[in-house]
Amino acid sequence: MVTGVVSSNIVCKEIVSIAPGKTLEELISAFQKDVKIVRTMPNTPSMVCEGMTALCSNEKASEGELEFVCSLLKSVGEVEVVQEYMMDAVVGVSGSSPAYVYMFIEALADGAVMEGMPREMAYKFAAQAVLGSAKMVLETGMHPGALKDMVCSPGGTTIEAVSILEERGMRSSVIEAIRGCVAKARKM
Ligand SMILES: NC(=O)C1=CN([C@@H]2O[C@H](COP(=O)(O)OP(=O)(O)OC[C@H]3O[C@@H](n4cnc5c(N)ncnc54)[C@H](O)[C@@H]3O)[C@@H](O)[C@H]2O)C=CC1
Ligand SMILES: O=C(O)[C@@H]1CCC=N1
Repeated sequence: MVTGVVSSNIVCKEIVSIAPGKTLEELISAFQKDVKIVRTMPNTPSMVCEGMTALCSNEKASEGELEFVCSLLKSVGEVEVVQEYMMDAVVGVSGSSPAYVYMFIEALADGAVMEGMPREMAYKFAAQAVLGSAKMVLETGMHPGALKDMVCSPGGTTIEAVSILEERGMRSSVIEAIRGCVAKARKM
């Protein structure tokens, strides 16, 4: 419906889509016009200029036009041009993932609140730990597993927590959640 309304009103330059799961081919046929399409998948951290956006385009869009869209998106975060087949995985790993990360931050804070920390303080400690950990991955280039190992002192507190998270299937829950997310995008 939206594409129909847009299609009948545009003198076409480029169309930038943020729709998950909608392929370039589907978008072209929905517009029923010879359109230049840039398919993107942004995320909400763009609101604080820490976004992660992937994009791909049809061959109608020139390199200069793709570059223009990239430059717009770069004003609110990181941008990668990817092959179209990767766009569904992008929904799982960065488009939707802020929601899972907020759940993790909420859970970290709940744990601290249970141990007596005031809630606002707990959100700050949890969010800064997540921010700092993400920065370590991006800035050191080290494997996340090696960074995890650096925190786990022998016989210490961290390995105790890691062991419980492994027992409760934290990593496999996240992997399965992403697979569900991607499967949903493909059905849209
Ligand atoms: N929220 C997110 O983090 C991301 C969202 N997207 C995509 O962006 C799109 C919007 O998502 P949200 O902002 O989260 O949803 P939303 O529900 O907050 O906003 C959708 C807006 O579209 C309007 N709308 C619905 N049907 C319409 C129609 N027929 N004609 C004109 N306007 C109409 C609604 O009134 C609403 O204002 C979705 O396709 C979503 O998959 C993509 C990447 C990230
Ligand atoms: O939930 C959704 O469908 C959208 C796509 C990526 C993030 N939010």
